[in-house]
Amino acid sequence: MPADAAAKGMKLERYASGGAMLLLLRRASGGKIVSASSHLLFRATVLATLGLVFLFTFHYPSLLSRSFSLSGGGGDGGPAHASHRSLLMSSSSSYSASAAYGGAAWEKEVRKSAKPRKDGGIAVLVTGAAGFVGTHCSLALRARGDGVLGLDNFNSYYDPELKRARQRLLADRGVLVLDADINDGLLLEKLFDLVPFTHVLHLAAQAGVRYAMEAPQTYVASNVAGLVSVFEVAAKHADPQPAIVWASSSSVYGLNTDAPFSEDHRTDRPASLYAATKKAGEAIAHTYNHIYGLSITGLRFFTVYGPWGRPDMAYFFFTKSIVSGEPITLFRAADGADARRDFTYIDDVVKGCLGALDTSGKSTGSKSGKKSGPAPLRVYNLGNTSPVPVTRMVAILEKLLGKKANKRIVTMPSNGDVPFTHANVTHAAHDFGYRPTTSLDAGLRHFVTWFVDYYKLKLDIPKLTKPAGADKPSSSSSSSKKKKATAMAASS
Ligand SMILES: O=C(O)[C@H]1O[C@H](OP(=O)(O)OP(=O)(O)OC[C@H]2O[C@@H](n3ccc(=O)[nH]c3=O)[C@H](O)[C@@H]2O)[C@H](O)[C@@H](O)[C@H]1O
Repeated sequence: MPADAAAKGMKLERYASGGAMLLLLRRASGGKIVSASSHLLFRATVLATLGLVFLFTFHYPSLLSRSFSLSGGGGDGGPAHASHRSLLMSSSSSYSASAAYGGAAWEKEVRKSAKPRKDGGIAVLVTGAAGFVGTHCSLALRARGDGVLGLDNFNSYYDPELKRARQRLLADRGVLVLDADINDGLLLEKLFDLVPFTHVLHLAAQAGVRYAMEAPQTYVASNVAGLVSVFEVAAKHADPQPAIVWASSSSVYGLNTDAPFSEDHRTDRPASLYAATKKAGEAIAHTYNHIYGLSITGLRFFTVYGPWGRPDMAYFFFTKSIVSGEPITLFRAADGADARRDFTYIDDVVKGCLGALDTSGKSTGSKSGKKSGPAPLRVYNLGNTSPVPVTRMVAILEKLLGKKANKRIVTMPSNGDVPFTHANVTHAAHDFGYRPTTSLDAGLRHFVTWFVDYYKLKLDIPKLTKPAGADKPSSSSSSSKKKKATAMAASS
């Protein structure tokens, strides 16, 4: 038997839930049983054991896999300094992690979650589905009738319990999120064997600009190796190949000073390792598009915030600190100006993600390695187009929380941060009608309302009198033409 056929055979056996059973039976029959009664006892024990294994495998696949996800730690204030080694290990221990999956019941759950509920719906594999943007996008896709299957490794970069709460929210809406790492190529292959995903929304990544100085290898493991793992399976195993939309970052603009940042500006001077891994991702995307005909769209997100957000981001941990009376540190650029960010509300970003999926175009390659022609390769800014000083963001939080922040102002440390970001979204507006509509005031009010509810605080937040989206005229290009109805409010 050729080596690859043998390997395939092994793979299949690993996923066949009955494989372990047969092995045990073979071993059992080889044993030397002396008396009839001990023979009977032995058989009964084997059968009982098999029964338990069978039940456990079919009913608790996620429990089995959990032992491979990162555990503990966290706190919810920011990076839990998760061992980067454990993240890297999850890539090398893919055999074990994949082996935890399988069985008819598990496969049925996977197919059910990924099945579109409407004619013409798409089937999307969402990586990082228990993350902030992943959760909102999965909810929005499901709400409009698309099929969604989620993956997340539930690492402890920030409070894993928040990720579990998001997973429960998704489960309530019929979206299954598997405990799995994107570096587990065998599991990805298995999923593509089960479901002909039309799209991959690849959001799993190691986020955070400043944390890259503390745990550089986690960025390489998730943002480079993990990205390659997803592209490999999509290019060489999936049949048909899906279209891929993935999360790049505004940080690729690095030391660029031309503003607003346009996709045509240079991105060869990243200021942090985080930015460098995202820039590397864009180069890798070019390669997979060029060689294998994968349709790939990179989205450069600009400081996305909102309900169910990331506790490692400033708006989130500033809110916690203001509530608890802890001091906050504000960075000021070397020239004395306040740091400014193009804070972008989650519902606007979700609309951009869905718009990108809907206009992604088809991949042109096949498993055989041949492509029938060029496939789309795109990159878009998804920002708000109006940078706001971080001091203003804090003032809004103070007003909403009815409490003054204990501020300490320092010169921005040399840790990968950049003094300002500002998106030009003309291309996204033109190609899929992207039009951010949520002001920072309104978006932070949504966030604080959620925060108070989630952490069960006794604070009275002023209610919104008008729906989000009606409070800020879009400042995006007037040349934007709305295409199909991609607008979808994420439930939060
Ligand atoms: O758009 C992106 O590509 C990135 O956006 C986000 O990075 P940033 O824009 O840096 O957000 P965030 O940390 O919330 O700091 C916000 C502001 O607060 C200032 N800041 C921060 C911390 C602090 O203690 N003090 C302070 O003034 C700080 O100087 C900054 O001006 C994502 O985290 C990142 O994953 C990536 O997606």
